[in-house]
Formats: sequence, structure tokens, C-alpha cells
Amino acid sequence: MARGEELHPCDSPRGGAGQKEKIFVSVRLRPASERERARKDIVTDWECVNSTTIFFKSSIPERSLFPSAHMFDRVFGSDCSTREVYEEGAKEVALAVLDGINSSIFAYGQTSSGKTYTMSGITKYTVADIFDYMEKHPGREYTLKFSAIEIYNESVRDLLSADSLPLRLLDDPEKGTVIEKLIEETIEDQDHFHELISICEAQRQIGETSLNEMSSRSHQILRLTVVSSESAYGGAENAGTLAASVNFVDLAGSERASQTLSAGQRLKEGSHINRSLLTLGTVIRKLSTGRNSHIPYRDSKLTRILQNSLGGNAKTAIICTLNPARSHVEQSRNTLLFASCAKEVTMNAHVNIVMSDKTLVKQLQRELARLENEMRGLRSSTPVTIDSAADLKEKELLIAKMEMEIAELTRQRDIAQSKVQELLQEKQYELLNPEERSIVEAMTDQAKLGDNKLAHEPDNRMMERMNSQNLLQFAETAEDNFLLDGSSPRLSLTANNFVELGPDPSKSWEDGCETIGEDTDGCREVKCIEIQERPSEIEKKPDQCVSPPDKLDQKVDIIVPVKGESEKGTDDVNNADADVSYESLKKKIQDMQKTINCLLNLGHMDQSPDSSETDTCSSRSLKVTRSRSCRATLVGLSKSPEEQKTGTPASDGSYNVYQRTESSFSGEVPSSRNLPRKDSRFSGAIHRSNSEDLMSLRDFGFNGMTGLHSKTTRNMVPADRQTQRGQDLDLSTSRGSSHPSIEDWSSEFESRRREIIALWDLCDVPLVHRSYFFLLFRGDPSDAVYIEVELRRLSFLKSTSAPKGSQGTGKSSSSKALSQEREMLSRRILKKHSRKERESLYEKWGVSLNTKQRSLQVARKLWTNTEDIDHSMESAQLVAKLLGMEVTSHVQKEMFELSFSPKPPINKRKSFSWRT
Ligand SMILES: Nc1ncnc2c1ncn2[C@@H]1O[C@H](COP(=O)(O)OP(=O)(O)OP(=O)(O)O)[C@@H](O)[C@H]1O
Repeated sequence: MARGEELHPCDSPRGGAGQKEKIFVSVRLRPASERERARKDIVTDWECVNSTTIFFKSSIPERSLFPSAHMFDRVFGSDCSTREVYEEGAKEVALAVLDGINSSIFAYGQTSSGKTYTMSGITKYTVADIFDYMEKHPGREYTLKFSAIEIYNESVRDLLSADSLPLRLLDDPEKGTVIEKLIEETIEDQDHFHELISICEAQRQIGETSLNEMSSRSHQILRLTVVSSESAYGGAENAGTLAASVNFVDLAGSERASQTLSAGQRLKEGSHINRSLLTLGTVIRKLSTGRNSHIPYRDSKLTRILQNSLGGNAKTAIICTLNPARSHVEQSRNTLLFASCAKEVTMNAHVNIVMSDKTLVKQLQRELARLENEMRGLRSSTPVTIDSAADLKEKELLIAKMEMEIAELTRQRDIAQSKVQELLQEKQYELLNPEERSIVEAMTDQAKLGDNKLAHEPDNRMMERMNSQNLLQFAETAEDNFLLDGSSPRLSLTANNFVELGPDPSKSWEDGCETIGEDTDGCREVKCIEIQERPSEIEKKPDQCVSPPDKLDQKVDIIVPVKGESEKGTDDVNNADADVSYESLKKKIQDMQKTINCLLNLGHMDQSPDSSETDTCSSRSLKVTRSRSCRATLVGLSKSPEEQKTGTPASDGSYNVYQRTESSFSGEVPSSRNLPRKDSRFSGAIHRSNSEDLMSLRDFGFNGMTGLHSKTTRNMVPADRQTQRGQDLDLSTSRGSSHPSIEDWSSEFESRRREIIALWDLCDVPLVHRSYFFLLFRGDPSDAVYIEVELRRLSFLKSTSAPKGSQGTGKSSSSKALSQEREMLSRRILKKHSRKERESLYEKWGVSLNTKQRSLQVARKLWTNTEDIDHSMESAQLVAKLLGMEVTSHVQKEMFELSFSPKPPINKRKSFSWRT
């Protein structure tokens, strides 16, 4: 059985650490020796009647008056083994040392009664059990130390020391009495311990031989000290090092000096022996009374050294040994008298934890926290509760009053707001030209055709937004206007701006102002494309782009009444049937939106040579119309010839395909059938069919570029396949094929490179750039995208640097749109810089700071000075749009990102600088 479980103080039947308990007293009657039996002296008057009672059965009449029965904690008869005595009379106390409790085992009795015989066995068994326990608990660290002293004639001698010099006793404020210079041997194993015991016995016999051959007249104290590491006890809560000692005290014979001593040296010896024994008796007797009287520990070396083991912090067991011979009956009776006294002594043992400073601090902190909690508890239990309740009631009244005030103020504010709105609406309406008024009236009529009650609310919101925008415009500075104009996502009818839906129309006019001011992105193209790709979601998304009529010069903001998600809450309050009519309302709003689109596109279509745009009103699949900015990204609105025939997407539907003619810079506009195509996947590319394609290219100012390829059509490299460098690239020279051969690409590459070289000359591109480009891009299929970028870039440079009037006559409107697009992109890029940074850039670029005309300059500078903008992917994408490319495929993204990277990678191809 594990000793810790068996003898832990808490589990002990005799009480745990810190609890009062009596000294465990047992009596052992040794058997008669052979010699004693031979002398017929064995007649014994003692009989152990049971395990706790020894009986005196004297046949001598004069002794019959003595008490005949004595009870102790345990009585061992002559037939009991030492093992039994250890197990039942000493083990529990001895092994308490493993739990950090000091303990002592005394052997008391007259000479030759068996003290040494018993104590040596108990010491041996104890050590064996300690080692056994340590082996069963390898995770704990134990240190076992051993020391041995002999007290003879009130002189303390170290039995482990070779010399016989007496040791001094010192008083330590913490430890009590300590023996100076006492040797403490660390015991490695049981064999080591037995060696040490042999040394002690040898030392003791040397002394005894010189003094008294017949009897042991000295007191021997063997001390085992067990130190266990912190982990051995209790975990973090009770962390600390345990340190305790167990004393095995083999006392000198207790017979009276008169019986053994006569005179001279022997008398002195006897008095000293008795002094320790007598003091021990006195101490035990005084302790047994329980009175708070003086205990004379310091009267002898023995009691002084064993002070703790006798009346303090220790567990103690006393084994009183009896000589069975009738001739020693007096001494035996004295021994029993001593045992009876000792039985009454109460001890107060507790665990000895040697705490580290850290542990002590933690414990003190815990104690402090506990005391603070107690104090708080005391405070809270004081009669403050009445005041608190009164305070609470007062505050509740105050809150109720404030709520009423808030409600009144809100009502007044609403009234004021509605008055302001009415005034602004009137004023705004007056500012509209007749055509704009008719548009607004048409919108209003359209709304009135449905549910008047429901239609009014969006109208009001629309006007709110109009008003808010006007207010905003007046508030902006020139610098802010430059960055905000065209980038806010509101619907704006202006000759120089595109039309786009604004933010959530359900928000108040104050919110609208904030939203407009904050939404600098303004890029709704992606949403438009998503809607296009997932027709089922169209009706859920109010964001639609409307192309503005170019002839409108005056800037007027019109908010199309659109029901947003957040509006539902208002309807719930204002209209009990809101949930039921929500779908119908949404449909009406969509119809209205369609009407607006039609109205607005009428103006636009007047200028368009192709009437396919009218499909935006009539075709279900083309509900989403576009602003000019959207045009750069909206794709796939029209079906390809293949799709028209089969009803399925053309080719594999996975890459950008566009076609160009080879007659460079001719300025001719290709027919709609030869314009770039785009299928759904790369929705951001600029390629579209028919009129969309035409407008797209015009808008971006790529007339020269499209004309450039008028003779030989070609396909762009599929973007997703560009990621697989080294693999065959599918190219085609025919419109219907999407898988061109390597031969086709080679001739294509040569042709394009010639174009590039020609453009370099026209654009006066530095030789360094030309050299790098020429060396790096030498016809690998994956070069297609780089070649394409360079061509576009050069086309742009050419178109923007060429003198006015040299770019063809039919370009003005698309050039204007391109200019607007560049402005918008430039603003978005520059918005990423602080005002200070922007101004320093303008200064660096020599761009005018005071008018909006600078936008074109800024766009051009951003085109050629990409190192001046931040290196984020978003900026790269915006610059890509400036280049007229849509960064949707992995390779393109990668390319632009790397082009912007301040630390170019090892791959030179990727690190090619696109700057001129
Ligand atoms: N229980 C016992 N069984 C057998 N022999 C015993 C027993 N107790 C003691 N003896 C023997 O009795 C003799 C005296 O024992 P021991 O030396 O232990 O007595 P003692 O009390 O220590 O005497 P002293 O006070 O002189 O040292 C020894 O020879 C020992 O072997």
C-alpha cells in the first residue's frame, strides 16, 4: 500500500497535521535470555493479557498492593517480533516524516531491557519503507539525510565524525536548538545507510568500552531528515518544499544511579545520565498535566535537543521495554510509571512547509485578496441599501423625463426637416431645364400609376437625396471636388458624369450626405457584372447603371426611387400591409427604374449608330444598363454569333477573346462584327460584341489600337492558361476558333513586335526600356499578355501625346468618355494618398493645382509614374484600368502586382518595368 495514502495526516485515524494528539505509548516485554533461564531468574510477574494491557501477577504478598493492570496504546508480549512492534507501534509516527511532519521514536527502559535491540530494528524498517516510498514516487524529488549523535555526560558527540570533540548546541530563532557542526550524510541507498549505522555502532562501542562494558549509559539519537521537492506536495496551491526529521532515540538505562553507581567517576557519570533522564521525566510529567507551566527543556542536553519531539510540533511514539526478570521488577514498574505519564502528553504536530519567497508572496497575496473580499462583504452588508434604492428610483424618473423630451425634440426635428425638404424640392425643380423636368415628371407619373401611397415615399427620398447632394456640392472645396466628383455612387445626370444609383435610399438626408462623402470607391461595375451573370439575382439588387445623355450640360442629381432592404423596417411601422405588398412594390420600383433607363438611353441612343442599346429596356436579360464607367467592365451583354445560334456560350467560355486588325494607327473603326468579344468568365475585360464592343473601344480611346489590327484578326491568350508557363498556348487566327496553333502565335508575335517597335518610335520610348523589352519577351506563348499590355500602353501614349486634330474626327465623344474614365480612376488612385502626398505629387509632376482640368494631366502622370502610387493590388488594378485592361485573371493580377513591387523578384520577366 502506498505510504502517502496510508499515513497522510489527513487520513490518519489519530488526527492530521496541526491537530492535537497524544504520544503513542507502547510496552514491549522482552523474552528471557538463555542465561536468565539457566539462573532460574526467569520467574516473571508480567503477563500481556491483551494487545493493550499488561498484568502484574505477583505471588509476593507484600507486592500485591501494587496496581496489577496497566493499559497502553499497545502492549507487545515476549513472543512479538520487532517487525510487529514497528508496524503497530512506530511505523505511523516514523513515516509521518514523508508528509513533512517531525516525529520521534523513543526507546525507554532499564539497562538490558531491549531498547537497542528494538530501536535498531525500527530504524532499519523505517529506512526501508522510506526508500520503498521514494521508489514508488519517481516523479518527486526526495533528499534523505542522516546524522547521529551521542549524549554522554551532557556532552554531545557526532557519531559520524572521527574525532570525539563535543558539539555545541545553538539556539536558532526559527529552528530552535541546533547542533553546531553536525555532519549530515545524504543517504544514497539502503546499503549506504547500513554502512553509516555500522560506523555509528563502532563509534559508540569505542566510547562504551572505555567507560562501561556492561551497559549502554549514553543516549543515542539517530536522525533521518527527509526533504521533498515542491511538486511532492499539493500542487501550485500549496507549493513549497517539505522538510521534516524523524528521531530514533535510544535512551540510556533508566535505572537509578544508586543501583549502578558508587563513587568518583561513576557517580559523576550517573548524575549526568540521570540528569538527562530525570529532566526527561520532569518534562514528560509536566507536559502530561496539561498545565501551562514552565517546561524545563533546557535543563538537559537531551530535552533541549528533543524539545520539539516532546511537547511541540511532532508526532511521538515511546516504546517502553521491560526486562521480564523478577529481580528487575522495580525498574519495570518505574518504566510503566514513566509510560503512564508519557501517555498523557499532548502533541501538536503540523506539516512543515519550507516556502520559497515566490510561494510566500503568492500566499500572502491570496490572503490579502481574501481579506479584501471580506471587507467588501462587510461594506455591502451595511445599511446603505436604502439609499441605493432611493437613488435608483430617482434616476429612473430622470430617465423617463429625458425620454419624453427626446420624443418631443424628435417630433420637432421631423417637422423642420419636412419643411426644409419641401423648400429644397421646389428650388431644385426650378433649376431643371424642361427636358429634365419631363424626365422627373415621367418618373413621378410612372410611380403614380401604381400605388400612390407607396410611390410617394421613394419620391420624397429621391428629392431628399437631390437636396443633400446639392448641399454637399456647395460644401466641398475644389480639391475635394476633384476627388469626389464622379466617384460617389449617387445617381447623377450630367454631361461630364455617369449615372449610377446611390446608397441605400432609406437613409435620412443627413445619412445620405455622409454616405456620399465617405464612399470614395464608387465602383459598382462588379455588382453590375454579377447581376448580369446571375439573372436570378437581378431583382434583388437595386444597383443599376444608366448611360447619361451627352447633351445634358447642367448637372442635376436625380435619385431614382428604389426600395432598399433597410426600408422594410420603416414600412413595417407605417404600413401594416408592408410585408404583403413588398414584392409588388419592388416590382413597381423595378418598372420605374426600367422607365428611367429608357428615358435616359433615348438621349444616348440618339448619338449611337447602333440601336441595340434599346434592348436594355426591352430585353429581360439586359435589365442592367451601364454608365460609361460601367462600359469598361460590363461584358457579355450581347450574345455572340455562336451563342445566338446555339444558345450556349461561345467556345470554352473561359477566356478573353478579342480580335483586332493589323493596320496600325489608321483610326478606322472596325465593324461591329470584328469587335472584341467577351464571354462571361472574364466579365471585367473590355471586350464586347456589336455596339457594346464598339462603344467600349471608343470610350477607351483605343480607336487606333483597334484599327491597328483591322487586317489580321487574332485572339488574346486565354488568361487562365497563361498561368501554365511552358505549356502550349491556344491561339487562333480565325474568329471561330479559340485554339490557335504555335505557328500562328509565332507569326502573331513577330507582327505585334513590329507594331510595338513602330510605336516606340512614335512615342519616343527610351532605349533602355526597348532593350529590356526586346530581350525579355522573345516569342514565348506566355509573352502574349506582356505584348498586349505594351501595345495598349503605347497606344494610349500615342493617342494622348498626339497633337489635337490628328486623331480622327469621329473620336471626340469617346475620347471625352475616356477622359472621364481616366479622371475617375485617377481620383480613386489618388484618394489613397493624403492631401499632402497628393499635393507633393502634383508639384512633382508639374500638374496644375487649381482646376479640374488637371485630371487628364494626373491620369497621364499616373500612367507613366506608377512608382509614385502605393503598391497595393488595388492600385495595380486601378492602373490596369487606366491601361485599358481588366485585371481579372491570375496572370494579369500577378503581372501588375509584380510591376508595382518595390522589390522585383528574381524572375526578370516579371520584374520588367512598364514605365517609359
Ligand atoms: N525482544 C528480544 N528478543 C530477543 N532478545 C532480545 C530482545 N530484546 C533484547 N534482547 C537481547 O537482550 C540483550 C540486551 O538487549 P539490549 O542491548 O538491546 O538492551 P538495552 O536496553 O539496549 O541495554 P542498554 O541500556 O545497556 O543498552 C541483547 O543481548 C539483546 O539481544
